[in-house]
Amino acid sequence: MMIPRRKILKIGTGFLGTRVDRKVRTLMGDSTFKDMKNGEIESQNSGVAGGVEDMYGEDTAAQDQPITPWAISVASGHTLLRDPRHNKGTAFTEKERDAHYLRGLLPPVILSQELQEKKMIQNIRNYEVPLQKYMAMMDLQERNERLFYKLLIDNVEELLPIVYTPVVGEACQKYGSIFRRPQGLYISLKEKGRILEVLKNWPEKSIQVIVVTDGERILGLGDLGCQGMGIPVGKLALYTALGGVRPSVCLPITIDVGTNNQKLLDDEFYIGLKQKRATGQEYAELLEEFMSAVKQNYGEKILIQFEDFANHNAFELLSKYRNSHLVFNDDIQGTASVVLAGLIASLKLVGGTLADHTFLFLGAGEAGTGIAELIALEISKKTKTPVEENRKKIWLVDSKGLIVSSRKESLQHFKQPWAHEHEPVKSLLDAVKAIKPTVLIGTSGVGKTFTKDVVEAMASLNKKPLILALSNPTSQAECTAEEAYAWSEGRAIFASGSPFDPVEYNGKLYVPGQANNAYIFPGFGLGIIMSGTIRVHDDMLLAASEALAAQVTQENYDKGLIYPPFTSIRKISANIAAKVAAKSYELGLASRLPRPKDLVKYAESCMYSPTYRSYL
Ligand SMILES: O=C([O-])CC(=O)C(=O)O
Ligand SMILES: [Mg+2]
Repeated sequence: MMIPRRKILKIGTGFLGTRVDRKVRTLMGDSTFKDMKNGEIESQNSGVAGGVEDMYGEDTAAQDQPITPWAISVASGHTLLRDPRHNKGTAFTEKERDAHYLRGLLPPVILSQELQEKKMIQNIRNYEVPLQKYMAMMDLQERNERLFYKLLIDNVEELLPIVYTPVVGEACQKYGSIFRRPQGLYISLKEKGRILEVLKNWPEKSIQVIVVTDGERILGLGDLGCQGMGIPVGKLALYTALGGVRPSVCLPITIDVGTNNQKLLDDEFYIGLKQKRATGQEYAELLEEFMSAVKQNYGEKILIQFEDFANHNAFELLSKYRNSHLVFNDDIQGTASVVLAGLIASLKLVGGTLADHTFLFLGAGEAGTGIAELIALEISKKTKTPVEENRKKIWLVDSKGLIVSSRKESLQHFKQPWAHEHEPVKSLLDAVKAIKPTVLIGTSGVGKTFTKDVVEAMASLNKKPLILALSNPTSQAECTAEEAYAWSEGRAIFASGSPFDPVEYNGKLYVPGQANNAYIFPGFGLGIIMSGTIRVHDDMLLAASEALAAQVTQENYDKGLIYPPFTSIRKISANIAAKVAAKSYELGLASRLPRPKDLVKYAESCMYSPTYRSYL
């Protein structure tokens, strides 16, 4: 049966806790939904990655399957105003108010989306406490999703630090107190054996990206257990705002296996399981069930982004699932790709090739070893030399000092490739003096570790020392922008994981860059999704790095920047997506055929736009 295009509007059945036949639903007002019993007849739009959005002529390009005309339903009146995906608040027009039973439920005024946006940004600016801004943004996301994304996209440099690092870190620390509504799925040890069932409770059926954490290493803040949920929620908001992936296909998940954070275990408002972390077989079994349930429920092409797992699990999960699932570890691979992009771009400022540089890392975990490996790989590709050779230009310092061959026996496996011949060196300062790096990269998760002595030593060795303080949030940065510029007499090229304001030093303005994986994963994910890629390959990370580096303009270089500003992030993401997809086609890993000719245009055509649609 064909439903006239007028007067249709989809809402997810799960929000109402009811599952009814699509045909029936389409013909009813929403009040009827509530009377129907759970699970009466179930035939949802499984596998269709589009739903009704396509009916409005949007976002169709990335879809694989035809839309059944009756896979839609009617929401109206009060329920429509409570449905964030479709609510427009005071922007509903007179005709829409009549057509959807909204008369009297809204004040008489009709505001444009632009005016609503102006009001919201003023409201946000009126809050002085960053966490209050965060909560206002989360409330908006829960109330009016399109307005949330419009606001975020149009004010990205101002609002990114709120919905993302650094404020999201504080939000996770206080999640128990600020928790209002679940924004993603919680899968705990209590759900063991029932994970597939849990996935089916999520209202959207056509998921394309999952960001999942187990909360053990949230940013540089450590084990925040179940409260890590803020991270998948924030990352997926960026998938949409920065990468144009539709919100309806994004699913944040937190796996709760307990926490070793005693403060949380003692906190009466803690939202997670009150037990120590499960490890070993118990942990592996839960993750295994999760990975297979996800594939069973969403199919082969569901992208799973691991986020903020502790080192041991991060490496293990990636190597265990990289050949059987479409997985990506943002902290290992996304961070590596963004840093490599900055290094490639920096060559314009410092000259030479990557192979001419010597790299020293403080921190030999996911980010440190991930970046190191990608640098070695890039040099190998460029110079056609073995990766093992190029690793020798890269040195890592961990909590016990420089990683050297005499320590090999006692090193975790991911550190072993970096154990080069050298006598033991205990401190970072001594390592700088001994190794004489041109590039110093902080991935330690420990703040204030690039001391004055260390930065001065870098500045005495190099005309333009490259200093990257990558640990998040701001409190964990290895040094501040101001310190890097002041201690190097304004010669450092500096970027950090969390944002720093521009700094005036000796009458000159210095603008620090933000080397954060947010530049990469949204566009990377879009490229994967739009090409129907089935596995992530390291060459795609290299392609993403080169695409990002190519977006740095002369104007940016003139300011000493090695990253383009976030204001042009949607264009940047489309370019990254195109290069990642192109590589995937080249490698035979893309299943969406035929290959679109112009991949940048295609990426742009796939991107979600938060402008309101007409419901008439
Ligand atoms: O979330 C961020 O800002 C970057 C990141 O992945 C991390 O620090 O773990
Ligand atoms: Mg992370």
